[in-house]
Amino acid sequence: MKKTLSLSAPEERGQAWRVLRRVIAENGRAHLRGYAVAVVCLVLVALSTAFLAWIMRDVIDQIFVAGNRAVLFSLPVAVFLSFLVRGFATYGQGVILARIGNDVVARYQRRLFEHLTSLSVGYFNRTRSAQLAARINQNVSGVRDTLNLTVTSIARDLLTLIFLVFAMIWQDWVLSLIALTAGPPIAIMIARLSRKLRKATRQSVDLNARVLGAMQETVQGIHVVKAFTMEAGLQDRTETLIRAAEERSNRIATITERSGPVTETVAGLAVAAVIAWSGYRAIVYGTSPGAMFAFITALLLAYDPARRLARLQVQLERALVNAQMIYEILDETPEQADRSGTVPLRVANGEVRFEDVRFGYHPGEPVLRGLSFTAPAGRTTALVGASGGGKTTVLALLERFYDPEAGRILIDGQDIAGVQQSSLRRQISYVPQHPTLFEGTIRDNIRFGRPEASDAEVEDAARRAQAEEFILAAPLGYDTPVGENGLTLSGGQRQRLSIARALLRDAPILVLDEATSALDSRSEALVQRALDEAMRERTVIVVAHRLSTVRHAEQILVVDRGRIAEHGSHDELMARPGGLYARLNAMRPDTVEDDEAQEARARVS
Ligand SMILES: Nc1ncnc2c1ncn2[C@@H]1O[C@H](COP(=O)(O)OP(=O)(O)OP(=O)(O)O)[C@@H](O)[C@H]1O
Repeated sequence: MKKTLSLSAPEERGQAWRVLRRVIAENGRAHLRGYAVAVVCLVLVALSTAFLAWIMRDVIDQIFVAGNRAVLFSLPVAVFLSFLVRGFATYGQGVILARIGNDVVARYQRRLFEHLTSLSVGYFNRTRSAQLAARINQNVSGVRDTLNLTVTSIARDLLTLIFLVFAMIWQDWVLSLIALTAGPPIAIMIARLSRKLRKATRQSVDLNARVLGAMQETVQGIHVVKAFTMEAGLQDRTETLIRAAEERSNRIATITERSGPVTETVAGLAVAAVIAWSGYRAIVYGTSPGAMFAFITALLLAYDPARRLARLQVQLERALVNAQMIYEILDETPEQADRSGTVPLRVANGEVRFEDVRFGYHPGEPVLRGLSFTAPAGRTTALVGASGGGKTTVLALLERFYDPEAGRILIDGQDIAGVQQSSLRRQISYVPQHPTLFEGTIRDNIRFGRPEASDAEVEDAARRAQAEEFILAAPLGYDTPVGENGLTLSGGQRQRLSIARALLRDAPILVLDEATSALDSRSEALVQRALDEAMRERTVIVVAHRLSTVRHAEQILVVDRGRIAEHGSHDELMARPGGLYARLNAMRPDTVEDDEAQEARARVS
C-alpha cells in the first residue's frame, strides 16, 4: 500500500490507465453484446437530447416569430417523440448496465474465492481474515462501477456533449469558442481533485475494512469479550476507527463535491459571456432570436453531460482505486504453487522422513534448525517437547502449508516439494488442534473428508469416531445444521466430528495435533477411543499432549528448539536419568498412574 501512495503523479496516472485497460480487457468481451445494446440506447439518449436543442430554433422562429400554423402540430409531436425515445432508451441502458454490473460482481467474487483458496497459508497469517472479507466486499463494487462508468461516460455523456458541441458550432462558431473556454480550467481542476481522491479512497477502504473486521472479530470472540469484560475497551478502540473512517468519508465527499462549485462558476461565466455577446449582436445587428435560443438551449443541455463527465472522472478515479486493490489480491501468487513437471505422490507404505529441515516463519527467526527424523510406515511417532519448540510446525511442513528453507521432506522416498500438492494432501488425514466446522449439517461436515463418500460410509466413520450417540440425539440427527463455528457442539463433540472426517478420508498417513484443552474424563476417554481407531494401521505423526498417546507411540521424538533432542520409546527415554523426556514427564501434572486410572474410568464408562 505504501508503495502505491509514494508513486509520482504520472506513474499513478499510468497505473490507473493500466487498471482500467485490464478491467475492460478481462470483462469487456464477455458482455460485448450487452454493451453494444446499451451503447445503442445511450446514443439514442444523446441524439434525442441534441435533437431537442436543434429543434428549438424552428420552435422559436417558425411558431413564435413566423406564426406558422402548419408546424404547430408537427413540431410538438417531434418534441414529444424525442422525449419518448429518450425515456425508453434511458430505461434500456439502465437495466442492461445493471445486469452486466451484477454479473461482473459475481465473476470477481468467484475469481476471488477460487484465488483465495489457492493462496498459501502464509498469506492468511499475514492478513486479518475479517478485514480481508470487508475489503473485498467494498472493492468488488468498484470494479463494476469502473466498467459501467466508463461505458456510460463515453457512450452517453461524451457523445451527447460531442453532438451538442456540433449543434452549437453549426449555429454559431464564435459563440461556441466563447463557451468552450470553460473546458480547460475545469479539466485542470478535475485532475488535481483526482489525485487527492486516490489517496483518500485507499485510506477509506482500509479504515472501513478495519471497522468491519473489528466488529466481526468481536462477534466471533463474544465469549472471550464478555468473560474478560472487554466491551468498553473494544468500544473505545473501535470508536477511534469509526471516527477515522467517518473523517475519511467526509474528506472524499468534500473532494468529490468540490468539483461542483468550480464547474458551476466557470460554466456560469461562459454562459454569461455567451448571453452578453449574443444579446449584444441581437440588439445591434438584429440576429434571429431562434438561432440564439437554439444555441443557448444546446449550451444549457451540454452543461449537464459536461458536469456529469467532470463528476464521472472523479467517481471513476475512486472505482479504479477499488479495482486496483482487488488486483493486488488477485495478483498475489501462491507461494506453494505446483512447479511444472510435478507428478502425483504415490504412497506404498507411508514412511515419512525429514532430512535436515530448516525453516522459520520470518527471516532471521529460525524455528526448525536442522531437524531430521524418520517416521516408520504404519507406526505412531509422537512429537513431544516444551511449548514453542516447533512441533506444530513439523506438521504444517508435512502438509506443505509452508516450504522448508533447506532440507527435504520425503514420503516413501519422494520429495514432497516435487509432487502435486493435491495428491500429497489426499494421502494425509489431518486432525487439527482446533477443529473447524463449516456452515452445513453434521453429515456435510464429516463428508468434507471424502466428498464422494456414501451416507453409510459417513455414518460408519461417525460410529468409529464415537460420535454417533450425540449425533443421533441431535434434533435432525445427521442432518442437524451446526451453528457458526459449531457453537452448538461441545469441545469433545467437535473433536470427534473432526476425527470422523479424518477417518472417512482413510488416508495412509494421519497427522494429528492433539488438543491441549482439557476435556472431562468421559469425553476425554471417548476422544481417545476415537483416536485409537483413527491411528490403527497408519503412519501417524502426532503432536502428543495426552500421556496415553505418548506411551502407546512406537517412537517418541523430543523436539527442543527446532531439533530432535532425544528419541526412543517411552520406557527407553524414561530410563535416561536427567534426560529431557524424563524431566518433561516429571513436570507433567498427570502422572502415569493418573493416566492408567483415567483409562480404567474410560473402560467403566
Ligand atoms: N503462523 C506463524 N507465524 C509466525 N510464527 C509462528 C507461527 N506459528 C508458530 N510460530 C512460531 O514458531 C515457533 C514454533 O511454534 P509451534 O507452534 O510449531 O510450536 P509447538 O512446539 O507446536 O508449541 P505448542 O506445544 O505450544 O503448540 C513459536 O516460536 C511460534 O511463535
